[in-house]
Amino acid sequence: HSVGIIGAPFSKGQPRGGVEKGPNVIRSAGLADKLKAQGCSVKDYGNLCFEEVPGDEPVGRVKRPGAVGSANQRLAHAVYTAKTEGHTPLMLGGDHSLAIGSIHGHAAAIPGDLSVVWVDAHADINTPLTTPTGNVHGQSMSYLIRELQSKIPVIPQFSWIKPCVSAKDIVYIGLRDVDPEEHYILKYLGIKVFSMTEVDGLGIARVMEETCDYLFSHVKKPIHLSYDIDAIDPSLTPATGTPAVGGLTYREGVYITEHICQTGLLSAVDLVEVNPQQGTTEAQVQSTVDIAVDVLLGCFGRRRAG
Ligand SMILES: N[C@](CCCC[B-](O)(O)O)(CCN1CCC(O)CC1)C(=O)O
Ligand SMILES: [Mn+2]
Ligand SMILES: [Mn+2]
Repeated sequence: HSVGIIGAPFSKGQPRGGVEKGPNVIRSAGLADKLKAQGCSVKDYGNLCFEEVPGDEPVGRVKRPGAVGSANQRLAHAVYTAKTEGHTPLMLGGDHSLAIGSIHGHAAAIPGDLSVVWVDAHADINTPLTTPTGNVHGQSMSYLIRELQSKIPVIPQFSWIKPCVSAKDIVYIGLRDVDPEEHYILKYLGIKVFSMTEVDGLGIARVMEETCDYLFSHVKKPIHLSYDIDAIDPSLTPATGTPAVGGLTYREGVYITEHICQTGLLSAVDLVEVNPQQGTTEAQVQSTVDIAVDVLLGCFGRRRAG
């Protein structure tokens, strides 16, 4: 595995400060050294510098459209570059609005379509018209899905975004805090969802087997894994902005990435929503960061069997 680390210290997709510190706290837990120790080559592209956007008034309900639009345009280019230089892009967030740029840049760098595995307590599929908060980190997927574009009003700062994912190529794992409008959208688009109910009912091994059968039932496509740390139970990863009880265990969280790694189709990874300022103790921050690192090591070949 050749990994291209891209730090995206960005927080304007949501209101809580601190998530912009995610890239550096994950790095300081030894991510690069641990990847090298398991046989990966690593190129760290450093942290992107995101410009301040003065004014930046909401467009309708959508908050900070200027900051979110320009950060993601810059990120898209960085992910495109890392991918075309032969690395598997590993984007460290920052909030989940960054999936817009990460998926966009990834899609632009590969021929044909990609599939998306979205591991999260939340669906992040509100449109600008359904969002209850206006925070773009809860809307990211709505700007990317081809079949949803007739429902997306014009946001000038997002005009560069070309929808690049088909609803049939998406699988959600870990959902347990889905807004009513998001639930309607998921049903309307027929998107495959393994909520925590399915994780409990089927067990994670069966969930991953069915995820792969579903995604590969037609053409095998490269996988974009967008992993929100709040998919894991907040008792284990409390340092995050929108915790929701009843999440994945450490073992389930790592099983997901071990399984995806062994498909050989993992093509880009996001690890987002680690917010060191949301932990009440240093131990809480450390637990969150250490689990984030182990999840990522699973993506790139670490096996618990040694
Ligand atoms: N669906 C939420 C949360 C998005 C979380 C983004 B993340 O990247 O962390 O997945 C709203 C959540 N909901 C709002 C009303 C409250 O009573 C309950 C939480 C939204 O703001 O759209
Ligand atoms: Mn998310
Ligand atoms: Mn989430």
